[in-house]
Formats: sequence, C-alpha cells, structure tokens
Amino acid sequence: MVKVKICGITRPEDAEFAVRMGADYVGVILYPKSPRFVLPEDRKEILRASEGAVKVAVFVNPTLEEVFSAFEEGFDLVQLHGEEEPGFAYKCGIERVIKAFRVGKKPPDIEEVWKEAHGVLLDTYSEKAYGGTGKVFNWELAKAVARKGFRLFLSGGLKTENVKEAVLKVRPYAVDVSSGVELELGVKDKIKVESFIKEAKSL
Ligand SMILES: O=C(O)c1ccccc1N[C@@H]1O[C@H](COP(=O)(O)O)[C@@H](O)[C@H]1O
Repeated sequence: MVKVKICGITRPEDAEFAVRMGADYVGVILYPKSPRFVLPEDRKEILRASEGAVKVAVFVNPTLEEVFSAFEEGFDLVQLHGEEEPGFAYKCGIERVIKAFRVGKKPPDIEEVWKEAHGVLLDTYSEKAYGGTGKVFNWELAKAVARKGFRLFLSGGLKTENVKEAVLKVRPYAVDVSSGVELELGVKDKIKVESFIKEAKSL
C-alpha cells in the first residue's frame, strides 16, 4: 500500500489528526522564507503530536549544523528541497535524506547515488517558490523515475480528487501533500486530510 506524507504542518493538532488518520510521514517546514515555517519553540509540541509517524524536517539549502540540530530536536529525516549535492547528503547521513527535485518541462536527471537515500521526491518547478505551490507536473516523467527503481515520493498539486489516479499511473512509494489538504495557509482541513489518506490507501 502506498505511504502518505502530510507536509507543511504548523500546528500540533494537525499532526495528531494526520497520524490518527494513518499518515506515515509528517513534514514540518524549517525553511525560514516559507509561509509555513515553524519556529524552533513551536516544533517540540508538533514533534510530540507526530509520534507514530516518521518526522521529516523540510529544508532548502541548509547548513550541516541546521541538519544536525533538526536530528537533535527529534526529526527522523531531512527533506532537502534545494540544490543540495550528494556530497552534502553523505555528510548528513544519506539514508536519513529525502532529496527533492523540482520538475519543469524536462525530465529530472537523477544520479544513481540517490538510490542510497531514504527517497527521492518529485515536486513541480516554480520560479516563485521552492515548494507548496499546489501545482501538478507531468506524471509521465515521474513514472519513468519510479520505473528506474528510485524510492519515489510523488508530490506537487496532489489532492483527494487526483491522488488515486496519481498512484495508479505512477506507482510511487509514497504520495506527499501540503496545500491540497489545507483550509488556509498552514492550517490543515480535517475533512481533506482524512479523505486524501483514505483515497490514497484505498488501492
Ligand atoms: O510548503 C512550503 O512552503 C515549502 C517550502 C519550501 C520547500 C518545500 C515546501 N513544501 C513542499 O512542497 C511539496 C508540494 O506541496 P503541494 O502539495 O503542491 O502544496 C511538499 O513536498 C512540501 O513539502
């Protein structure tokens, strides 16, 4: 069964609900320029409420110190959503990394080395933001990546209405959603979270 990652969590109650509904991964944004950035003092409660799921700290081009500090805080994995190279991932502990690639018109050229990572995540390229755009990209490109044997987290514009089709077409290891299950920026909608997880896991 496909795994589900609910990302962009900013409130403990949203984390707790997502885990209760069956989320396998919970993502918190540690990129200060994101509107979903969570301050260090607010992360403890979210981490506590996420018990039972894999806790992912989402970064864009972080320093190594920031990555290790996230592990010390209690995050299990880091999602590297910027231009990070394999060498940096090795220093983090590549098996604790989900490496994100943003897909535009061309298929992403993903080095074999990323098979050593916990996973590779494909998201939609945007000039305006690194992630959380709510935009879908061409799933044919994602299908090719999954076929090459990468442990794929499919992301970018997923929602209850399209997640089943995405799983059937791409056959990813996991689906990842942020804005598609929001009520407003950073606030999750219980109905959408529940229906998204149910749809994804119905196959
Ligand atoms: O959500 C953000 O603000 C964000 C900022 C910087 C890097 C990643 C971010 N979010 C990631 O974007 C994808 C897709 O989001 P959506 O479902 O299309 O809204 C997801 O992996 C988030 O972790």
